[in-house]
Amino acid sequence: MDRPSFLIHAEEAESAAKRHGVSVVNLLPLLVNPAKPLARPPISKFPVSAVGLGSSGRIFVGVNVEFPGLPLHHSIHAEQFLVTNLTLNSEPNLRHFSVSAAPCGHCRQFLQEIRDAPDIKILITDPNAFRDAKEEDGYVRLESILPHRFGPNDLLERDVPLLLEPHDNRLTLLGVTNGHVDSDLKLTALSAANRSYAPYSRCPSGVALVDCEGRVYRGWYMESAAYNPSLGPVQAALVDYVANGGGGGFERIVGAVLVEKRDAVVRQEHTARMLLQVIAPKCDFEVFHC
Ligand SMILES: O=c1ccn([C@H]2C[C@H](O)[C@@H](CO)O2)c(=O)[nH]1
Ligand SMILES: [Zn+2]
Repeated sequence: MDRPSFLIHAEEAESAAKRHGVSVVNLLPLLVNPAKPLARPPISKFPVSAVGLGSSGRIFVGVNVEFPGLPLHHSIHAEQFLVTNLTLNSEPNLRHFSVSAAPCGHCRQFLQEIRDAPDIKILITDPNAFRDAKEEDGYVRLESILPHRFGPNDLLERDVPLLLEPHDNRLTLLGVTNGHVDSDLKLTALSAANRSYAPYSRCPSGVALVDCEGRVYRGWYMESAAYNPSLGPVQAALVDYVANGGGGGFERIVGAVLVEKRDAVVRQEHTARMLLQVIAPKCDFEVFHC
């Protein structure tokens, strides 16, 4: 099996499954090892890959990303990368994924933000994982590895859109636009902020990045009911960069814009500036409020 791309279209997924004589669900574990080289784990040297099937029939890849020079909690786990990849591509749901190692507690918690999370089915390719809990097809339900969940239902009304569900935060920029060259980047960051999932703090935010070739990437803040597993907007935009940036290093990022609410109780500005300063020292960073 060749190294997959971060997004495989439905027809391509169907034909690859046919070629291997398996269903698309059973193709996912076959892609896990070939996807591992896409990981960026310079600290642990422990690549993790997660391959998920969206309800549209598309396949998405997630890998772990580590940042030398920063505290470990800024790392992106493969499962979080996968969920970010789904949301960046407007994929409405995730029902199956396969992953190279057992998902940590933090990832099991983060996955709770997806509608009907307890029914998500997971296949761990590591032969030592969950030998007892496996169902016939090799998959286990998320509920079986995270019983008695704490999740969105504990804090939100039932009609609030969850992480992968469409919503618009209806934010507009404060102050006048000055027609500056970076206004495209600013508008990209604003539209990212409008897709941010921040139902707990109500402090959405979005980031747009530009690389030295002028290519633009974007991502938005995603919260967890348990707060700490939340993923910041810079990390989310870095997922877009890793997935679509052609494999270059983070030092190729030369510009970044953050859009967030003024006087927000949860602010990204200081963390975002610090993170970018370490991974992309030449990056010009601007903040705009909405
Ligand atoms: O659920 C998990 C557990 C660990 N890792 C990554 C994080 C870090 O980069 C490396 C070692 O913990 O493995 C994941 O991607 N997912
Ligand atoms: Zn994890």
